[in-house]
Amino acid sequence: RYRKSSSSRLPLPPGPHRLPIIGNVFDMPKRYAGADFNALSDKYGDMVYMDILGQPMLILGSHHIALDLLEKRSALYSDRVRSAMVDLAGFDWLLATMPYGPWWRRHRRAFHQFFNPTAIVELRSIQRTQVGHFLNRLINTPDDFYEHIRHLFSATIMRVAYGIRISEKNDEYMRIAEEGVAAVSRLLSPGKYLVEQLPILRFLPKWMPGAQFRRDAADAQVATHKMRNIPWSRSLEAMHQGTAVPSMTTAMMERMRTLEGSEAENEELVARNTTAAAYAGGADTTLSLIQAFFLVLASFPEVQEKARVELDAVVGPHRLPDFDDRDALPYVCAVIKECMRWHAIAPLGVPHRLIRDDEYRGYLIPKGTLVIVNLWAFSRDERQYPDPEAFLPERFLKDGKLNTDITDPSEFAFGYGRRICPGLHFAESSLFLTLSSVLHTLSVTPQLDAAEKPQRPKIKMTTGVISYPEHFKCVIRPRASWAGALIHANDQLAG
Ligand code: HEM
Repeated sequence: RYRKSSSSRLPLPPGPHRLPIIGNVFDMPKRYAGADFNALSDKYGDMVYMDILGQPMLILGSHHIALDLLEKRSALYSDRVRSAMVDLAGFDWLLATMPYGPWWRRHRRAFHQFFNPTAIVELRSIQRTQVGHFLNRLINTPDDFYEHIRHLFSATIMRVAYGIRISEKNDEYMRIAEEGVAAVSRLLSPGKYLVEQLPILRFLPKWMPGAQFRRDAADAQVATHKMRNIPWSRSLEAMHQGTAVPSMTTAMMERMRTLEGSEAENEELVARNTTAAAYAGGADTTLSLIQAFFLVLASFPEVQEKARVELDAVVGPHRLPDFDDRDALPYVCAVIKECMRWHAIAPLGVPHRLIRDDEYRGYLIPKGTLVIVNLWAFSRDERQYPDPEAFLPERFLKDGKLNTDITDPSEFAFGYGRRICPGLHFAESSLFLTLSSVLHTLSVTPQLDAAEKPQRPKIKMTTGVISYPEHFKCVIRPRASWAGALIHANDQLAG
């Protein structure tokens, strides 16, 4: 139970008994699910220490401790795990898995220039146009709402990052980006590949039985190579032809005009990685929340009724909600906060890695420890959120205003410290515009069965790094004739 640290002999944090060599392999939850990791916290406390084949791991069950370690000591806790699959697939370009250091910092800085709170104001007109198209698609072909949700983020980010306008159906750029994102998520599925635990396996040749991971890594490398390079090259071509519309690519290429040699090459690499990171980081996260929002609407009808009263008074029937309406729409904002809490998009965050031995509350946390933050558990903390499985926007309201005494789920849903999600301001503004516009104009109800009885959708979430609602159906239509007319008129105006 003890390990010698440089300055003292301190115990390791509590956790299940470790067996020789394999450590806690048998104690590790089988599924990457918040509830399963939380069972360990219930047994051992808010810090659970485990050792998986020599890899130290700490599971944090409290937002407070996550702040103490990942935020207040962020200089120590901002590295990422070294992954055999990430190396094999050549994912050194992926911001989310990049080791902590100057190269990573350079990417964060580049990213921040476009997605900081001031810079994102420039992106509002793109967001408005895309939300307008989204509403129109929803009322034209409501049964395809899954596809429309996917299309919304793809279209927005392709336009922001590359100035590319994607087509309504079967768009090539969208397909390439989707395949890239899917390859990344497949490859980073926790526990999927034995090679992560036994790195020696990486030396197996590709053709040997059991070397499926090598073939998967090679396929992922091809898919992500296309994702990073095809839209980027298309955007550069448009610049050469003088037909490019302003985007992250054009702005970054302009800025590096005066650079030469390796400096220019490195800067171009940073720019190419940053545009791809925006797609890879934002696509499935935003999509997961919007899917959950439709599930909420089909499951809890009173939410739409209450939101409409507020929207009718503040926005009215002649326009869609806009960014500046936010402060006047506390109930709508509370619905969005409750959505972020009720559905943990990244239930276990993205693990941080500790770069040297640390001491906390009388325990030693050894260098190299992977710190897993149980965001799902934070969102179910009954002291903050009584009756946590219920969907209650009112928990964020007091006297008709937002109640700042309740922890805003955005304080943990986007992670912590220097690794905090750099897309959070953009994500929040996109979600506000999308969700408020849907609430203002559409009615989302459960499907009816043969006897015309409403069939409430099943509420079940998938497990994994990103969690989604399991497939469900709902009925989507304009909430009144003025709403349908408004959607059509707005979409035609946007072109
Ligand atoms: C509701 C939507 C979103 C949620 C819940 C979310 C959540 C997260 C979380 C939990 C992390 C890990 C933070 C940590 O390590 O502590 C992360 C990282 C990241 N996110 Fe997001 N995210 C969202 C949207 C976006 C968007 C829209 C973008 C891009 C525009 C984006 C880009 C990234 C990137 C690049 C990283 C890696 C940062 C790094 O490792 O340094 N995310 N996000």
